[in-house]
Amino acid sequence: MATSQPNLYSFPNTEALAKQLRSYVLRCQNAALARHDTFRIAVSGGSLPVVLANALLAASNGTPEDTPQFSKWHIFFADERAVPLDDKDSNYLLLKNELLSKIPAELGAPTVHAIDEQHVYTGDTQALADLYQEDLMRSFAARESVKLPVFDLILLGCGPDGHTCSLFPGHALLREKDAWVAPETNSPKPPPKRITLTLPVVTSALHIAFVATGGGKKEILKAIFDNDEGRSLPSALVNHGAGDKVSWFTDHPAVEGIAFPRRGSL
Ligand SMILES: O=C(O)[C@H](O)[C@@H](O)[C@H](O)[C@H](O)COP(=O)(O)O
Repeated sequence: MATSQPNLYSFPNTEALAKQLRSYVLRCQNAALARHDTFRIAVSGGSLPVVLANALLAASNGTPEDTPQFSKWHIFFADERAVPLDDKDSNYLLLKNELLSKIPAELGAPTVHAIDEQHVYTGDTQALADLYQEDLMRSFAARESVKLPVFDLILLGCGPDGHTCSLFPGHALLREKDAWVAPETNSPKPPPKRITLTLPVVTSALHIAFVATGGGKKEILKAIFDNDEGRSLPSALVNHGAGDKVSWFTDHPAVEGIAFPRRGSL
C-alpha cells in the first residue's frame, strides 16, 4: 500500500477540466518519449473518451511540448466489452468515433491495441483475456524478468458503485495477483462479458488519472475519499495502492461537500 495521498483536482466545468487534462497527458507523453521514445497508455470506456477527445483535439500552442505525437502512442484498453469492434457497446468503437477518427493526419496515427474479434464470437472470455495479455507481453515484456507491465499512463472512470475498469465491488477479481488481464463474465453493468486490466497492473502504472464529473458522482466520491467504509471500493483500492501517482480530474458538482483537500490546477 502506498503511504502518499492521491491528488484531487476540481474544476468549474468540463472545458476547464479538459484543458488541464491535456497538460497532464502531454506531460506524461513528453516524459515517456524522453525515457523510451514511445508512449504506452490505457484508456477506459464510459464518459472518458469524449473528455479525452476534447482535451487532445484542441488547438496546440505550437510548441513540441503541447503537441500530441500520436505516431509514438500505443493505446490499450483498460477494459473492453466482449463484443465485436463495430458493436455499439465496444469501447474501441467509442474511442474510434470520438477521438481516433478525428485526429488530423499531420499529428500521425497511434497504434491501437484492440481485442481479438474472432475470440468474441467463440464466447470464450478467458481466451479473449489471455490473448490480450499476450499482446501486452509483446509490448512490455521484452525481458522475461518483467513481472508486470508498467504503463506510462492509465486513464480511468469511476462508476456510481465505485467500480473502475471492469473491477466491481466485492468481486474475487480484486484479489488477482498474477494475471495482467482477466475475464469478467457477470458484470453488473451491461454487457456482462468483458475483459479488464487487473489491480496490480493498474497500480504499477507510472501515472493513473480518473475523470469523474457531474453531481451523480458526489456520493461515491465522498465514500472513496472521506469514509472508511469506502476503503474496499475498487477505485479506492487504486488510491491506496498507488498514492500520489493517482490524479483525479473532477468538476465542482462531483466533489461538493467532500472534506478531502482538493486543488484547482496542476
Ligand atoms: O467500459 C466501461 O464500462 C468502463 O471502462 C467503466 O469502468 C467506466 O469507466 C465507468 O463505468 C465510468 O463510466 P462513466 O465515466 O460513464 O461514469
